[in-house]
Amino acid sequence: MSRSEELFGRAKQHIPGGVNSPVRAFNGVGGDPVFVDCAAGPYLYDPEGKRYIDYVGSWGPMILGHSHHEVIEAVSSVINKGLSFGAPTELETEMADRVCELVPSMELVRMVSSGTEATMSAIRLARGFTGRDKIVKFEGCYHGHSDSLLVKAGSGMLTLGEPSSPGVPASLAEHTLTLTYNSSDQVRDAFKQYGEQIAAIIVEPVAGNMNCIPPQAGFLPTLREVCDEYGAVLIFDEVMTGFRVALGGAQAVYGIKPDLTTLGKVIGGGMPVGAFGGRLDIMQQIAPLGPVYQAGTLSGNPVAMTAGLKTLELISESGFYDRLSAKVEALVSGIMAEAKSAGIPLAENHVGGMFGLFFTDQEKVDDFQGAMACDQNRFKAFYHAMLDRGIYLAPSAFEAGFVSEAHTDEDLKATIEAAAGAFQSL
Ligand SMILES: Cc1ncc(COP(=O)(O)O)c(CN[C@@H](CN)CCC(=O)O)c1O
Repeated sequence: MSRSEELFGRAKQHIPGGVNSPVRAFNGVGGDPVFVDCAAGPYLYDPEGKRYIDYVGSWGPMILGHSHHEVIEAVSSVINKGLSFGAPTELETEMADRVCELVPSMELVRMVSSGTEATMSAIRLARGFTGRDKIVKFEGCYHGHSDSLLVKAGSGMLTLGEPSSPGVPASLAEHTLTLTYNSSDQVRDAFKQYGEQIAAIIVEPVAGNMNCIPPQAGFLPTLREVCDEYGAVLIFDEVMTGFRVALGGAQAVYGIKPDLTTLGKVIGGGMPVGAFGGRLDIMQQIAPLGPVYQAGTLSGNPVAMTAGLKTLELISESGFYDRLSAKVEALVSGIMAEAKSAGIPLAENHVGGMFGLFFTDQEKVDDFQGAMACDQNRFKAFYHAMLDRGIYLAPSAFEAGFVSEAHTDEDLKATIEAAAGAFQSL
């Protein structure tokens, strides 16, 4: 029995499923999860010291690579000043100033401690600002686990939502409309039917929770148009894409200005940080300025702000995203070439520092249905063949992959070679 297997057995005694977040349990790929002892640069090390090249990066935050020395030094320099005060600090002002500078659509920003808190707060704010109850989301997009967002499409087209988890009241779920990502027609139809009742659209401007699926031309502009026409709030959930696909996020890549933006992951540099912000008139409704309540004991935590601020400083250096995108392009094109020579049907999508591989003979995958039609068994076999070769991918066919600044050309080459071997084993 490996040390990870032993640790997993122990973990299951007092932690549900042995993990503190479900995807980590490896149910999507089978087998036991790799426990991590430590990480540095692009590498994870398991308790027995086996090294893996990491393409999960803690699900996005570790864009600089693990244990970046300048981030560690910055955190070390403040940690002796105290861990948490529950009182305002200058660090929070510095973070707010920096975020509003990097994401100009955010005129005011509130710190929270997770992406879930960010999206939950943004939805409440949009409802409070408009006085409306309905929201629109898209199948395959994930916005954290708050009740209004754990809702799947109703049985018929444009019917109101049904809970996607026990514990979510049907009376709440029915206010959520779940549409097809990249279907501008469906969005227009929904607004024709419910427009005056819709408080907000929330969307991943590049979907990263049904693998990696970019917006098709016209989709994001349609969301902007209908929100303007019907007075709904357009929320870009950039928890994953923020500072991942570009310094200004997906809104900078696609040139669409949302009314609210949610952030997480990279903004904390590995520490628990989320944020929501946007238009002044909307954000002024947030307590204590306005009547929409929102709060958090550890919001703006000084140690987390320090890790986030140093991360934002380093990713702002010139050429950072050119280098990151070039690494992704080299990785994906190399893997695609090996799949082709092995006769394995494979498709890919990539935007900035994130990518997705699809075991399918479809030319391109651009919606949830396409992602669901992929060969999950082949993905699982590929996953374990890569893991055996020391490559750590996201343990689910429906997650995006992430490259960091720390991944070297040698790491990418080794990954491509591992993929060549894995394809032969399929
Ligand atoms: C677009 C988007 N919005 C919100 C969230 C929720 O963020 P958290 O509450 O997990 O910090 C996420 C969280 N992403 C998942 C991975 N796809 C986190 C991994 C996990 O659940 O353990 C997200 O991708």
